[in-house]
Amino acid sequence: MSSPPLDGATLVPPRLRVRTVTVPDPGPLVAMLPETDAVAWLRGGDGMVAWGEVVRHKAAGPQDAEEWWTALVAQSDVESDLDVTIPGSGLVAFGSFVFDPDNTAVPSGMVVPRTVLGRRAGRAWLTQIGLEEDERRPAPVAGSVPPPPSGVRFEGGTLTPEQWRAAVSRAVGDIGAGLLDKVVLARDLVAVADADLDARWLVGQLSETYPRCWTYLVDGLVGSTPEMLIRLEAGLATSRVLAGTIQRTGDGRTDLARADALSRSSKDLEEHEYAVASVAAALEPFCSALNVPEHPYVLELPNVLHLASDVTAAVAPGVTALGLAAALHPSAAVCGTPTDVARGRIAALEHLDRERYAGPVGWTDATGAGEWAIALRCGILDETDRRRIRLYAGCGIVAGSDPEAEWAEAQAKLAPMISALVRPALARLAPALP
Ligand SMILES: C=C(O[C@@H]1C=C(C(=O)O)C=C[C@H]1O)C(=O)O
Repeated sequence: MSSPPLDGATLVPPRLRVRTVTVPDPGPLVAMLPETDAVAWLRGGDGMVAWGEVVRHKAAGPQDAEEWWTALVAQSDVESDLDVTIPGSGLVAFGSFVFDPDNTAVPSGMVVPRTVLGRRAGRAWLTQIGLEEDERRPAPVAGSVPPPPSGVRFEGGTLTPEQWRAAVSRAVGDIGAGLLDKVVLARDLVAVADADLDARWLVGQLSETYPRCWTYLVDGLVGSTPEMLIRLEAGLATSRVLAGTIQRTGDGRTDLARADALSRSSKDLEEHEYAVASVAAALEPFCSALNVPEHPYVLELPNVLHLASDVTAAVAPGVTALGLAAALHPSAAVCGTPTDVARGRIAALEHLDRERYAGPVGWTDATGAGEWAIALRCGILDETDRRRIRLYAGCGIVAGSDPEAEWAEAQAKLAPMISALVRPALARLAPALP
């Protein structure tokens, strides 16, 4: 018999028994996910899938989650037959945090799963986590095949297109008036299917189409993000900062010309600079060495091109990925400059509960290593009606922003989720097309 999950907010930390063993390559990780409590963190075929729930913690934010995690780790009993430490093996927790705790109806949360299956650079492991002396558990078998979404239609978002473009114009006006330098405005779109959506289908589609992004599923938050807030491993922290975007056309020569134009666009370079500066300033107090590239490069994704900078830092002993995520969130890539003014303008102009969109999503292990990406290109499944999912996308607004172009940019950022949802319908139609 397995015990019911504990709510870590109300109890002293339980003693966890953790066993990690090497396993033969399990094949596609996503295929191993069961229907319920599925968690995923995937990139280029590697990553972790997890399920079951041993402990849950309702967190105020990453800082509070770090304190809870440190106490839990201190109480755990971990055994591993791996001959090297692989980040993510052993005791691990997955989490997702709201963008703005003062402007949301939902909590942030961390979950310790019962079973984790991971693969990295050709090595696979299985971790089982329990509360008592291990009940013997059978080796995991492939999960059921998730049903594709059917009959998907879209409902308008919180603001009409006209209202959202007007909000962008007001933001440009605020910037012109010297109130702030940059603000990121988001919009939403609700997709409704005929039957309950299975997040595993979306994870499969997203991870296949966006292998360079981090595909995630945590508590019904599902997406594939190109932006890494902070990754910490062996004392080295990396942050992939994105800001400055242009849609792709699908035509190689046109896209090359667009990439060239993006890398010279003063509006996009300005927008990018704010984001990089916010990350560098937040990392500085934690590190002995910081490398901030002088010029961004162009990151090519199937739907968009982004200006990107990979910031790296050697961090002081004792610093954890969760601690760094607490310091870095919200960066100017998803909030603005100055942070507090931008946060206030977002609350006033967006009329949207961002919930966990644009917040940190990821995992931590017992050593404090981990990856916390920014939850972008995502949707949040409706807990009370699983046929519904709310999609989100936003754009950095600076003095030179044009509302029409920003609308089109947000549409391109919604494309990964929209395509994953409607692909089965398109596949059914395709043979009938001329
Ligand atoms: C806010 C989003 O994306 C962010 C905004 C970007 C921009 O304005 O150019 C680019 C990447 C992200 O930092 C989103 O995808 O919803």
